[in-house]
Amino acid sequence: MHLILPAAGSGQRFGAGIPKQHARILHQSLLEWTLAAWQAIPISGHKLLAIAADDSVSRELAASFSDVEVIHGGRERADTVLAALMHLSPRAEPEDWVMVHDVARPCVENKDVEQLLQTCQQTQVGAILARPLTDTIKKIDNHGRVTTLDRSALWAAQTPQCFKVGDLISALEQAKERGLAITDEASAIEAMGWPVNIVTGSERNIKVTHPADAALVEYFLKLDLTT
Ligand SMILES: Nc1ccn([C@@H]2O[C@H](COP(=O)(O)OP(=O)(O)OP(=O)(O)O)[C@@H](O)[C@H]2O)c(=O)n1
Ligand SMILES: C[C@](O)(CO)[C@H](O)COP(=O)(O)O
Repeated sequence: MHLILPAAGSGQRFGAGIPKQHARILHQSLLEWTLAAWQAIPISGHKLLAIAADDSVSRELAASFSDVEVIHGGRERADTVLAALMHLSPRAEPEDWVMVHDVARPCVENKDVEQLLQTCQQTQVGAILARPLTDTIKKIDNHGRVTTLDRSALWAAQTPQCFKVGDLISALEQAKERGLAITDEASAIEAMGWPVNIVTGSERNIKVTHPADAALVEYFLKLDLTT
């Protein structure tokens, strides 16, 4: 199993004036937390960190993780993941599993990664971590009319997302050709008409998107340090 860590975003919604992967959480950056979390998770294949071309801070930081290969990401997240896959493919088999995990999710847990990989290997179908929605979900139509959706079938996608290298390359290339808006790997796979399995992820595996998320992540990470 290979690992791709996309870290080439600019963190517009976080709005700190610096790429959010450099945001400080307790004593280290968000990127350091996520790299450290994956040091504790066994990966049999290659580990790729995709950073922005001008991000010398991430490049220097990754140098202390000897098993992590640094490459350049793209404009959108999907471009970043495809660039990483292109870098990986000469050294991987199309049937190999690859996990893609947002650097913005530092609280990833080994037990969830194991469960995800096991599901993929047993079913030979790609899978993602996700959480069932807990709020009542409203939809606003073009006329401003509000209706309530049946949330029992709705899930919030997390990462890691795990697919076969060959399938993910084909799906992301097709999505690009068709101009589809792809915000996660599973949506590219779904657009091909291929199945995706869902494994329930931890409520701690949140993505740092807005400043309040960083406070919550800090709380979870502190809990881990004290237990
Ligand atoms: N061109 C991009 C865009 C995003 N990402 C990465 O994808 C993950 C999830 O994306 P998101 O939270 O949307 O990050 P940003 O794009 O940085 O945030 P924003 O959309 O608020 O600008 C992050 O680890 C981010 O660095 C990436 O590698 N390449
Ligand atoms: C991949 C992802 O983290 C799943 O929730 C997400 O899609 C990243 O992009 P977004 O723009 O924050 O939805």
